[in-house]
Amino acid sequence: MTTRGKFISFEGIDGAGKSTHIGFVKDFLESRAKTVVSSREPGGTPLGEKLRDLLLHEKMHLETEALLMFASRREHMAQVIEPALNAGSWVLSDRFTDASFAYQSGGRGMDRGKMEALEAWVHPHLQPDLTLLFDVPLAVARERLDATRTLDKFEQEQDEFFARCRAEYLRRAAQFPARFAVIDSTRSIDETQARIGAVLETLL
Ligand SMILES: Nc1ncnc2c1ncn2[C@@H]1O[C@H](COP(=O)(O)OP(=O)(O)OP(=O)(O)O)[C@@H](O)[C@H]1O
Ligand SMILES: Cc1cn([C@H]2C[C@H](O)[C@@H](COP(=O)(O)O)O2)c(=O)[nH]c1=O
Repeated sequence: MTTRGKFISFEGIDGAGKSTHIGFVKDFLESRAKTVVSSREPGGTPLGEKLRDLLLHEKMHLETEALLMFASRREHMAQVIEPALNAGSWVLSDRFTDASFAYQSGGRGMDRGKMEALEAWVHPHLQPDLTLLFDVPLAVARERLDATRTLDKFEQEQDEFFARCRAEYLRRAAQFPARFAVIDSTRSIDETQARIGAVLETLL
């Protein structure tokens, strides 16, 4: 019988540095003979990538935004996450439902009870085995973003928005301490990856 794989999500405010470390985690796990599937939300499937384009560039009601995030997630679970886990692969997802809590509930102010209802409806049984939360002060994230690229709809939000997102991420981490590892992402890339490696060892 195939042993089910493990599911790791990567979270943090825009510019925190999470995408930088996904390749490191993939290499780390492959060096331990794991099969790894890397994906992202919103997106990760052909339909999800179309939704991502809308979500990152069109203004919409905050509940429409939350529902489309979960629509993308439902498709991602059906097409990518569940089949990969069942086949014994490890799944690395650049964001999952904690991002909806952080951005739509924390950042935009959507009722948290409605968000919890969506989570319970769309994935009553699935949660990441590990969530790596890359935590940085807003100024550091902003500086990293400004140095790199054209900003999308979320990245153009004000500092107060990201302060609320960050606070909601930290609240979720405190609520689910067994699942979350909060990584100080102000450290150098090498130092950060040493810390990630130590966390991954506990999951192997
Ligand atoms: N620890 C670090 N020290 C210095 N620079 C870093 C560090 N981590 C990431 N960076 C740089 O910060 C920039 C943003 O990183 P990255 O794209 O990984 O952030 P992100 O959290 O995935 O952002 P987004 O969510 O918007 O995609 C990149 O140029 C990356 O090289
Ligand atoms: C899953 C998810 C994502 N978001 C936001 C967060 C980011 O600003 C973008 C995705 O961009 P990234 O560069 O790939 O991180 O989408 C959100 O608001 N709600 C969610 O559930």
